[in-house]
Amino acid sequence: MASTVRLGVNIDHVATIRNARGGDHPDPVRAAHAAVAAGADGITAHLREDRRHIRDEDIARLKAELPVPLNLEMAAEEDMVAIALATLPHAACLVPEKREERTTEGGLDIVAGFAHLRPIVAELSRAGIRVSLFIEPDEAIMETAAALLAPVVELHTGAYAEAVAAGDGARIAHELERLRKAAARAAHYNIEVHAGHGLTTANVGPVAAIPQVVELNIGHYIIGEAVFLGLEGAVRAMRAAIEAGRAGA
Ligand SMILES: CC(=O)[C@@H](O)[C@H](O)COP(=O)(O)O
Ligand SMILES: NCC(=O)COP(=O)(O)O
Repeated sequence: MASTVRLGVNIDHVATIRNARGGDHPDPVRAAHAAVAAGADGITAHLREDRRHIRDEDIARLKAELPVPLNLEMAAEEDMVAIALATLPHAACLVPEKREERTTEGGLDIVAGFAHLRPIVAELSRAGIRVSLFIEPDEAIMETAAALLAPVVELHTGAYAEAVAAGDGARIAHELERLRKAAARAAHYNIEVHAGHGLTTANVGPVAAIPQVVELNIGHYIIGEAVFLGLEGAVRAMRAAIEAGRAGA
């Protein structure tokens, strides 16, 4: 039987809806509890520097209340590192951030950013936080990830998701091959492999089938589907799609 893949549910966009009106409804922490009740293995939240969705108090409450691991996505900047060290989430995923972007457009440039990232990875790791690098699925940079002593990489699946949305078979095949090769190279360096961004029940199968991938972090689609299925139904539907993909269905 194929091993299972953990599902981390990203609840950022519950906060996006809350923030559209101010106030405290819908509460992303309540959403996190509902996701866990439906089978989420972990909760992911991205504390953006502009606080456009998740806010500091959400992170504090998630850490205090969650019965599952919290994966804090954050820019590799001093003030974010201070928050991570004060919060001590299970994991911290270092992501690139551009203030003007609509969403995280690409992976962290760990080659150009090596000297900046090295002490941050070390400091978070010393505090017992499992550090993950959100990077492009590029096998050539896994040696750098290993040199940074990062225990985990999360492969950015955005280009793959866009290829699927465009219905471009050649691009889909190319992006899947990049993901497969990057995952295999990461495993060669004993780096745990996660993946995420832009995943849906329709496109998650081939990513879940990559044997080295042990965790998927999925948010926007699940929160959107919750409008139609309820959050618990949306999480269950995603779990079923992941399991079918892993089983080779
Ligand atoms: C890093 C990443 O992929 C997630 O943070 C996700 O994209 C949700 O946050 P945004 O939609 O704000 O990028
Ligand atoms: N790291 C990816 C993530 O947390 C969720 O991305 P998305 O599903 O909201 O695109």
